[in-house]
Amino acid sequence: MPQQINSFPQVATIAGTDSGGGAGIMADLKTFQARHVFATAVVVAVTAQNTLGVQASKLMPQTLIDAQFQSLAADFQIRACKTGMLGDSNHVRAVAANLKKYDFGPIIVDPVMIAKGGATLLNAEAIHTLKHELVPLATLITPNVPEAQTLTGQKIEKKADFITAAQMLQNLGAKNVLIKGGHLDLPQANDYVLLSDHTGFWLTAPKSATKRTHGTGDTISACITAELARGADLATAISISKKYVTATIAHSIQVGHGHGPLNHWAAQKEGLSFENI
Ligand SMILES: Nc1ncnc2c1ncn2[C@@H]1O[C@H](COP(=O)(O)OP(=O)(O)OP(=O)(O)O)[C@@H](O)[C@H]1O
Ligand SMILES: Cc1ncc(CO)c(N)n1
Repeated sequence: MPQQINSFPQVATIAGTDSGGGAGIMADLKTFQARHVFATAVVVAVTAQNTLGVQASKLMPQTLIDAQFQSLAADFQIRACKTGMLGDSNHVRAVAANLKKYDFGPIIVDPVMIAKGGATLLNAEAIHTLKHELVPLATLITPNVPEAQTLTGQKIEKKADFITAAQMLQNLGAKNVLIKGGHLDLPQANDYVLLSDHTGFWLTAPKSATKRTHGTGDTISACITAELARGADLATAISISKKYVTATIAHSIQVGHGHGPLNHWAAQKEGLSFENI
């Protein structure tokens, strides 16, 4: 197939849907759209969900997951991809096998385990599979504090703990690491990045006093995926994405009765729009 047919940046999210539109595949697609990349999706799970919680969920048959990967590989040139909710061990394994089979560019693994409302999105035995079969494929892994603690066994309270946990995640095979600190009760939203060359840096933003933070993790990892597909280097992609997610939280929209969704249009307010496209 001639290269120019597939020249526009194309990305894929491999994750679960959120009927409430705030997290999972829905947050990813809104982020991809806002960052001007062409969005595709492999639906691993469907959730009945809103800002109050997850009411029901079902994992897709594995044959359908394989078929979705095959459909994408047959027609698109995916330049970067991300994973989100994967549900159980068999589904983690199926996704890892497909990511080995097809070249979808850099792989961002968001090791989604628990929704903000407390629902389990990855069962306990799947954590072992994720650690040993998916993490080694990750160009970048983006756990929040509880996920990083579960994967490493390292308690994360102070800055030095982030650095230790990030090194442990690299020892598990992830090339680069972003540990998101949104869950810590601090005046700043501090995240730590450890790159493959062993240099590290902090991302810092003021913490918004809001419970409208449904889908923050999905949004930052989707934005990184988009920026990589657009040609940014990883450190730049991560820094842009931190600014983007901070803006989506700060410029909140009044939707739902619980942990409200983000404002995925917010980049326009922060001068991060794309007039030239
Ligand atoms: N109230 C807030 N104000 C500003 N930034 C925040 C806030 N909450 C989270 N963040 C930032 O949002 C990004 C996502 O972090 P968080 O720790 O919330 O991820 P997560 O738990 O995976 O999110 P989710 O499970 O809702 O998708 C990080 O950059 C974090 O610092
Ligand atoms: C489907 C789905 N994926 C990820 C999350 C975490 O934000 C969620 N709440 N729901």
